[in-house]
Amino acid sequence: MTALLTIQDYRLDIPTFDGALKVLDGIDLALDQGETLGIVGESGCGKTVLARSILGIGPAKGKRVSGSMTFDSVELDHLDEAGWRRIRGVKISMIFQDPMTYLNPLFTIGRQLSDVVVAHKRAKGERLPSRAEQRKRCHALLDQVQIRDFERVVDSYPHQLSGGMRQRVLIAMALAGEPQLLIADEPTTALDVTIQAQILDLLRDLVDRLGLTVVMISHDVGAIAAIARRVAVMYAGVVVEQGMTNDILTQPRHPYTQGLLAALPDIEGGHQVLESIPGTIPNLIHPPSGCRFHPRCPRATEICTAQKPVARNIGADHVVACHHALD
Ligand SMILES: Nc1ncnc2c1ncn2[C@@H]1O[C@H](COP(=O)(O)OP(=O)(O)OP(=O)(O)O)[C@@H](O)[C@H]1O
Repeated sequence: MTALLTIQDYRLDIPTFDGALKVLDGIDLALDQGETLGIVGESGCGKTVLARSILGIGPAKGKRVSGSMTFDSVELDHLDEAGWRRIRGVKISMIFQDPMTYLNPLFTIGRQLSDVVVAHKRAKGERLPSRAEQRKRCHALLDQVQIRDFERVVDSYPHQLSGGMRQRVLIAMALAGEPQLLIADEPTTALDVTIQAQILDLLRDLVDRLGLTVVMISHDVGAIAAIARRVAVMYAGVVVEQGMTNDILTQPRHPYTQGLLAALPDIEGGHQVLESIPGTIPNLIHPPSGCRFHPRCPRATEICTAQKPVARNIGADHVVACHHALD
C-alpha cells in the first residue's frame, strides 16, 4: 500500500541575519490512510514548522535544502498556487491552538461556516448550494462536532462562544471539505483541562467514525496517546524515535524520549505536560555536531559528537536514531 503522506529526508533552513537556522534536519515520516500519527517534542523543536510545511504554509523565507513531501501521489514541493488550492483546506486541512485567531470576530459562526461550505463547492466546480442547503450542511457539520444547540451557535459571534465551542467550530470548518488528512497543531493546549478532555474525545470519535487520517502535534504526551496510534518524537529538527505509541511509551529507546517520559509526574488519568529534561534546545544556527542531542545526553560518547546517528529499525515499526539505542 502506498502511504498517503510520505516525507523523505526533508531539510529546511530559515535564513536569518546571523546565519541559516537549520530547523528541519532530514525528516523521514510516512502515514497511511486512516492512520493517526502524533508528533511530540519540546517547544522549539520544529513541530509547527514541519506541520505547516506539509500544507505549504511554512516560514515565508524557509528554504528546502533537500528531500521531498508526497501527498496522495502528488509531489508537494512542485505545486503551483492553483495546485495548492486543490489541496490546502480541501484534501488537507488544519486546526490550530488558538481558534480565535482563525475566526473573524465580525461575522456570525453561521455566516463563516456557510462561506466555507460554499467555497468548497466552488473549488470543486459543483453547483452552489441554496441558503437552505447551506444551513442544512452547517447543521450536519456542527452535529458532527457534537454541537447540539445549533440555533444559538449559528447566530453567535466568536466571542460569544467558549474556547471549547470555538475549537469545535474550527474542527467543523476543517471537516467541511471532507479532507483526507487533518493536521491538528496543539488543538487543546489553550483550553482548560476538562475541555481539553472533551476535545480529545471528539477527535477520537471523528477518527473512529469517519476514519480520519490525523497528524496531531503536541508537547503533551497524554494528548498524543489519547489520539495517535503511532508517534514520532522530535528533537531540534530531527525525528529521534518513532513507532507504535504503546511501544514508545512503554519501551522508549532514545535517551531523549526516556528523559521526556521520566519527567512526566504521573500519566495515569491526566494529560500531563512534558517537563523538559535538563538543558535547552540547542541553537539551530550552529547545531551540535554529530547527534544534536549529545550535549544533553547522559549516554553520549565520542561517536555521538562525531557522527549523526542513522535512524535504524530496532523492532517491528520502531525506529530510533541513536548510537546507543540498544546499549
Ligand atoms: N518564521 C520564522 N522565522 C524564524 N525562525 C522561525 C520561524 N518559524 C519558526 N522559527 C524557529 O524554528 C524553530 C522551530 O519552531 P517551531 O514553532 O516549529 O517549534 P515547535 O516545536 O512547534 O514549538 P512550539 O511547541 O513552541 O510551537 C524555533 O527555533 C523557532 O524559533
